[in-house]
Amino acid sequence: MELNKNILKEKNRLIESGFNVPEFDYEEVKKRTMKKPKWIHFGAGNIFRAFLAPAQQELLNKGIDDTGIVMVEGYDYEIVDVLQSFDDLTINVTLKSNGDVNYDLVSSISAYLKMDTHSSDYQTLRELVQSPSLQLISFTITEKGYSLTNNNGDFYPHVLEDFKNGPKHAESYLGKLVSLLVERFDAGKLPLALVSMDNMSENGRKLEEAVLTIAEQWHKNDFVAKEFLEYLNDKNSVSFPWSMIDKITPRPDVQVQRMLEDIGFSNMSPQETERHTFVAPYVNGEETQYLIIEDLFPNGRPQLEETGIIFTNKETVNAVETMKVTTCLNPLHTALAIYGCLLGYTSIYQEMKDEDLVALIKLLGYDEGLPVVKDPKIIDPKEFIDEVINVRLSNPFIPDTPQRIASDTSQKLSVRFGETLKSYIQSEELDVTFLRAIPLVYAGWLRYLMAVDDNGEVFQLSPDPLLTELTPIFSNNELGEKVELDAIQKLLTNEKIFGIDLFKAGIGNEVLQLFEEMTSGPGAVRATIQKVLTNKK
Ligand SMILES: NC(=O)c1ccc[n+]([C@@H]2O[C@H](COP(=O)([O-])OP(=O)(O)OC[C@H]3O[C@@H](n4cnc5c(N)ncnc54)[C@H](O)[C@@H]3O)[C@@H](O)[C@H]2O)c1
Ligand SMILES: O=P(O)(O)OC[C@@H](O)[C@@H](O)[C@H](O)[C@H](O)CO
Repeated sequence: MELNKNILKEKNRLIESGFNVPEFDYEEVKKRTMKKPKWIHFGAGNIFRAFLAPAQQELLNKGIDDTGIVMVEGYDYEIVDVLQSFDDLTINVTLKSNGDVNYDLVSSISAYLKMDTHSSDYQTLRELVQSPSLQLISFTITEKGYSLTNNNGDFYPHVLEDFKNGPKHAESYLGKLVSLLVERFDAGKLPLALVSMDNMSENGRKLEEAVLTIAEQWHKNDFVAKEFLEYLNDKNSVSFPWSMIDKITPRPDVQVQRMLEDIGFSNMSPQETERHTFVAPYVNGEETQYLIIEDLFPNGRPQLEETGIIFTNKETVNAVETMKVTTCLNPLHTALAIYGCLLGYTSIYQEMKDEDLVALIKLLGYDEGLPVVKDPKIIDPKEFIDEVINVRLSNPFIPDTPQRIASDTSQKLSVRFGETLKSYIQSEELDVTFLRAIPLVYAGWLRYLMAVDDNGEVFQLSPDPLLTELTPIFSNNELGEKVELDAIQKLLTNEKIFGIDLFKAGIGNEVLQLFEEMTSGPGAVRATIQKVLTNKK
C-alpha cells in the first residue's frame, strides 16, 4: 500500500487494518481551503502534524468546520518535497502507555507551500494572506526561529539587509512574514491572529516583539506608514495570543515504520534532511496532550474547544506555560537530554530506569521547581509532574531520545532554568544557594560541550546554532587534565544564553567547580551527580 490520494478510495481496507479515517471529501475541503482559507501554519515539523492537524481533522469529521490547514515551510524546503510526495497525507500514530496503538490517516492539511520568494508557492501564499476569511497564522518554528539577533545582541546580517531593503525585497524568515502582513494591511486592514505554539515563556510576546521590531525599522526607513504600526498594535486588528503546547512527539521512529510496514504500507522510511529535520510520512507521539491558548482572535477562530483544546485568558496561559516550560516538564527533559548523552543513553525510557537520573529530575521538579510555580488552577502542578515522571517519561512505547531533546540547548537554557533562577533571586523566602540540581545541569551542559562521554568516548553533539561558537571554548580541555576556565567563566556571564549572569545570580562558581569535577576522568560525571544528590544544603 502506498500513502497517496488513492488510499482515500480504499477507506474500508484501512478501517479493517485498525485505522481511523477522514470522514470528509479531501478534494472538496482542499478547494474550499485554497479559496477561503482560515488557518495557515508556519513550520511543517512533527508536532503540528501530530497534534493540530488531527484536531482540525476532528472538526472536519464532526462537520464543525469545512476547511483544512495550509502548511508553510520557510526554513527547510526539503520537508515540503518529502511530504508532497505523499499527497500531503500524514499517518498519525499514537503510542499509549498501556501498549495500545492508534492509527489515524490525517488529510486535514490541504497544501504545503515553500516560503520561497522565487517560487510560485510564494505568490499563492501572498494571495492566501490577503484573504478576508483568514483567521490565524500559527507557528512551530523552534525558539531560534524568533530571534533577530546573534549571541551578542547584534542583528543578523540578513535581518539588517531586510531593514535596509524593505518589505518588497525581504529575505529573512520574519522579514517575509512581516512583508506578508503589510500586504494584508494594504488589502483593507484585515484582522488576524498570529499564534506562536513554541515552547517559550511568553511566546506570543516574543513573536510580537520580533514583528514590531521589523515593522518599526521599516517605518523609520519610510517603507511603511504609521498606520501599519497602529494596525499591528491594535488587538482588534492583529493579535498575538500566548499559548502552551504539550505533547511528547519524538522524531519518526523506525519501530513505528516497521509497524506500518507490517500493516502493508511501503515507502515509510524516515529521512534526515540536510538541515537536520527528521521527517517521515508518519508522525509518532504520546496520548497525553495539552494546548491552552489565549482567546484573542480578532477575525474569529476554529472551534478547537470541541477537541479538548482550552481557550482562556493570558494570565492562565502564562501560569500553565511557566509551569510546563520552566519548571515541571521541559527542564526535566533538558536534564535528561544532557546527562543521557553523557552517560551513553539513546532512550528516555531507559534513562527512567537510572536511579541517579530519576533522583536528579525529581530534585529539579519537586524541590527546586514547584516552590516558584504559580498555581494555574486548571492543572495541578504536583499532579502534572507526577504524570510526567510516572507515566509520560516512563512510557516504554515512546521512542524518544536524549539526542533529540539536546538539540538547540543553547537556545533553551534561559527559559528552562533562567526563569526559576530569577524567581529565586526575587523571592524573599527562597534562597538561590539552596539550588543543587540547576547548577548541576548547567555544569553538565558545559561537560556535554566537550563531546566526550563519561566513558571517555567521543560522541556527536546534537544540532545547535551556537555550536561553532561554543565548541572551540572546550577544544583544549581533556579528561584528566587541568581545565582552562577563563573562556568558560566568561560564557557563564552570557545573559542571552542563561537568562541571567550566573555569577551575579550567585551560582557561577559552583557551576565551574562541578564542571571541573566532571572533567577529572572517566566516571566523574556519574560520581559528581551522586555527590550532589547526597549532599544536602
Ligand atoms: N516535538 C515535541 O515534542 C514538541 C512538543 C511541544 C512543543 N514543541 C515545540 O515545537 C517546536 C517544533 O517541534 P517539532 O517536533 O515540530 O520539530 P521538527 O524538528 O519536526 O520541526 C521543526 C520545524 O521548525 C522549523 N525551523 C527550524 N529552525 C528554524 C528557524 N531558524 N527558522 C524558522 N523555522 C525553523 C523547521 O523547518 C521545521 O518546520 C519545538 O521547538 C518546540 O518549541 C515540540
Ligand atoms: O524542543 P524543546 O526543548 O522546546 O523541547 C524538547 C522537548 O522537551 C519537547 O519537544 C517536548 O517533547 C515537549 O515540550 C513536550 O510537550
